Amino acid sequence: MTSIKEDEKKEIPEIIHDPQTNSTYQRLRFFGKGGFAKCYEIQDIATNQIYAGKIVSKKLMVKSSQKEKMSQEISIHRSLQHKHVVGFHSFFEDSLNIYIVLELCKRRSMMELHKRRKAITEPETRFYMHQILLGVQYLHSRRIIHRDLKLGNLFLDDDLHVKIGDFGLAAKIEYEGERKRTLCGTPNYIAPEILTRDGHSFEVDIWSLGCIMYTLMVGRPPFETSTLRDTYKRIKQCEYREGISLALQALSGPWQEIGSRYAQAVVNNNTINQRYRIPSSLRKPAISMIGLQLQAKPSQRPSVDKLLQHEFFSSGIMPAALPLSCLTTAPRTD
Ligand SMILES: COc1cc(C(=O)NC2CCN(C)CC2)ccc1Nc1cc2c(cn1)c(C)nn2-c1cc(Cl)cc(-c2ccccc2C(N)=O)c1
Repeated sequence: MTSIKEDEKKEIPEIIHDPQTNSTYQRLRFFGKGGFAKCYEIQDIATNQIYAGKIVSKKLMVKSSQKEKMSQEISIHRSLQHKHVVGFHSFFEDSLNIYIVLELCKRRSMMELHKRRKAITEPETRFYMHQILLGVQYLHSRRIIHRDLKLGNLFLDDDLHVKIGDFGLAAKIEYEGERKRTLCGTPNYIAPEILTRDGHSFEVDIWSLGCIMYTLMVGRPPFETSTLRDTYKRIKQCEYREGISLALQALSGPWQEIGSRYAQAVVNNNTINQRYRIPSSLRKPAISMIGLQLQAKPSQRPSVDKLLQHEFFSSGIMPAALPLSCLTTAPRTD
């Protein structure tokens, strides 16, 4: 059970009052923490409505840069409203903390789904990736880059609809062609251009989407190693963990036809790269879409609009809904 020290609990009151809306919340279950924030289940005692409350201790917000980051997160998130973005209810502060009241997603995040299921089926990947892409399409249309898209920030409601959350590393592109040079934080699925400090923009989210799709379909992240240093080295060399990279590189560029036969060979007989296990269930459209997203050169990665038109979405079943049993076991495909 993740518990926090008794004295810390005193700094986060059991009963929290928002003077602006005159709402009073009861603090319930502790969900988890990250950075300076802790997340609790909170309930509005007048309406009984349940929310996810992100609570940041002011004691920890000593540097102006930390306060700046917090207000940037709030300013960006409160400006958003979309079915695949976590709802922003309100925010307020008292002498001890800053409180952000957010939509509760009862089925937690896709990280828990991944931990329980490992590789999910292609139809399920289509179902989730389509929603995530619609959410990112909305963000990019409002010139917002999320910069930390990962399974733990993709929350699930009772219908297994995806809601993009945690705008703690998000940024607004202020003018056409702007390349961000700084990022205070460590994205999980970090793109190579952030590591090499070449300036970055919307393409970093496309890279993260490729890491997400790869992890969902293969059952583990594409660049995972035993140390962060080695993972970063692989990302910079854009060398995948699976032999799939050879297939992907063959698939893009002029050797499309030969590449696709080669890719199929790599996927089907696994003999070319004994060192790597490539699930033969991964078919060409999925390999192609992952490869397009995980290209080292940002300018070669397709936009979200392009990805939504990829043949991956028309090359097999797109479930209209998924049963909650998919959180624990693969759906029947007959
Ligand atoms: C019923 O709904 C939920 C149950 C549980 C649950 O049962 N967890 C159990 C895990 C095992 N332990 C022993 C007991 C608790 C987790 C998340 C839920 N739902 C939920 C969580 C949400 C949101 C919406 N809905 C939103 C929006 N943000 N968070 C959230 C969650 C977490 Cl763990 C951390 C952070 C978080 C904290 C600090 C910095 C950043 C972040 C951040 N990722 O935004 C945020």
